[in-house]
Amino acid sequence: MFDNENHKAIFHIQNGPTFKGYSFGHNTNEVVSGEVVFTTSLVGYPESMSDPSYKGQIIVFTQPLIGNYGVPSSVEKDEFNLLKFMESTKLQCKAIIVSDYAWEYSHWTAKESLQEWCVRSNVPAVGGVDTREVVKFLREQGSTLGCIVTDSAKQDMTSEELNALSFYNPGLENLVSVVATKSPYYIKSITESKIGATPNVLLVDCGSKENIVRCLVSRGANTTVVPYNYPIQNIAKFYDGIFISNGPGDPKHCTVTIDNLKTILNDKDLQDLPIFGICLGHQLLCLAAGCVTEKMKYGNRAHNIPTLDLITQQCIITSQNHGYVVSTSSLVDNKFGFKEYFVNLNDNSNEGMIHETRPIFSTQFHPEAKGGPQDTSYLFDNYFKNIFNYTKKSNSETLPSDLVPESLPTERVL
Ligand SMILES: NC(=O)CC[C@H](N)C(=O)O
Repeated sequence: MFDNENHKAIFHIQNGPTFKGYSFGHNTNEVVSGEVVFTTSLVGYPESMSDPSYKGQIIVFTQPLIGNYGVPSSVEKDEFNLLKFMESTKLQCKAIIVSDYAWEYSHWTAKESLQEWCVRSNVPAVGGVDTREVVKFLREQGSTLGCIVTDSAKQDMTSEELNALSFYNPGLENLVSVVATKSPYYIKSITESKIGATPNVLLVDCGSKENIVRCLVSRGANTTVVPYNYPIQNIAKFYDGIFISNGPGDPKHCTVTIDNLKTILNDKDLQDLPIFGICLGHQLLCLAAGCVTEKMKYGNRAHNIPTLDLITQQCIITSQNHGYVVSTSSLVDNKFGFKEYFVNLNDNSNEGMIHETRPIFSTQFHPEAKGGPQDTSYLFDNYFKNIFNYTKKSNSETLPSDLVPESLPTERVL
C-alpha cells in the first residue's frame, strides 16, 4: 500500500547525535518532538504504543525487528465491553524509532500493518536507526528530548539548526488531564465473584490501561471509573476498594489526586478500606503518604526486570514503564505506617510499598502485564482478599446521582 521505504527521515537528540533513517509512518512538514525513552521489551509494541503512560514520548525499541506481527484490531471488544487488544482507544506515544521495520507481517490477530496504524494515527515512525547507539547515549546522558524530521525539504538540516528548534517537553505538562476519562463510567462484571456478594471497586483513572480494568472486572468486581480529579474522599465510603491507575508524566502534577488520597488516609472511618495503586498510582499514594518522588536518569522500561518481594524474599520478573521513582529513603519511618514492599534487583530502586496494618499496597511495576510476564498477577488476588475481608461500616446514605451505575456510560468518556 505504501511506498516510502526511500522516504528519508532524521531523528535528532537535543544536544546529542543525529541519526538518518527512513520514514515508515506519518510524514509531516512539521518537526515532531518529545521525550526520548527506550524500552527493551521484545514484544508488545501495540500494547506499549496504546498505553496512555507513553503520552508525549518518543519510544525507541531496542528489539531490532519491529512490526513483524502487524497490529490487531483497535476497536474489537471483549465480553466486558473492554478493548480486546489495545490498552486505550488511541495510539498514544508521540513517535517511534526502530532499527529494522518489518515491511511484511503475519499474525492471526493482525488487522493492519504497523505502518498503516502509524499513518492513520498521524504518528511518525523512523526505521534504519542504530538503536544500540541511541541507548548508549541515553544511558550516559539520561533521558532527553528529541525530534523527528520527515519533510523531504528539510533533510539537510545541520545539528546546530536542529538544536536551535524548540523541543516539546512532556514533563512540564499535566498529561493525566489529557488522557483520563472526562467523566465517570461503569463496567459491570459478568464473572461470579468468589465470595457471593459482588464487590464494587472505585478506579481512579489517571490514564488507565485497559487491562487494569479487565483485571478487576474479570475477578468479579463491578468497577466505577472516575477521573483523576474526582473528589473520591467524599464517595470512598460507598465502595469496597479503591484502585489508583497508571498514567503519564510527572506525578507531582496530580496535586488534586494526592490531596484527595491524603484525606482518605487520614479519615478515621476509612482505616480498613482496601487500596491498591500501580505505577503512577503507586507514586501518588506515596506522595500522599509524605514520600518524595524524583526523575530517574533514564527510567525502567522492559518486561523482564527482576524484583524482590521483601515479605516472601522471592524474586519476581516484572513488566515496567516509568521515568519517575519514589525515593527509598523517604519511605523509612513513614509517619502513616508504610514500609517498602518490593525492591528492584538491577538498580535497587523502590518497586512498591505496603502498610504495616491497613490493607493498602502499591507497586511501581505493572502486575496487569500487558505486555509482559504474569508472575505478579497474585497481587490482584491479594487485593481481592483484602476486599473480601473488608466489611464496610453500614451507611444509610445513597450514592451521589452522578455515580448511579444504571445512568453511567459503559466506556471511557473522551
Ligand atoms: N506507567 C506509569 O504509570 C508511569 C508513571 C509515571 N508517569 C512515570 O513515568 O514514572
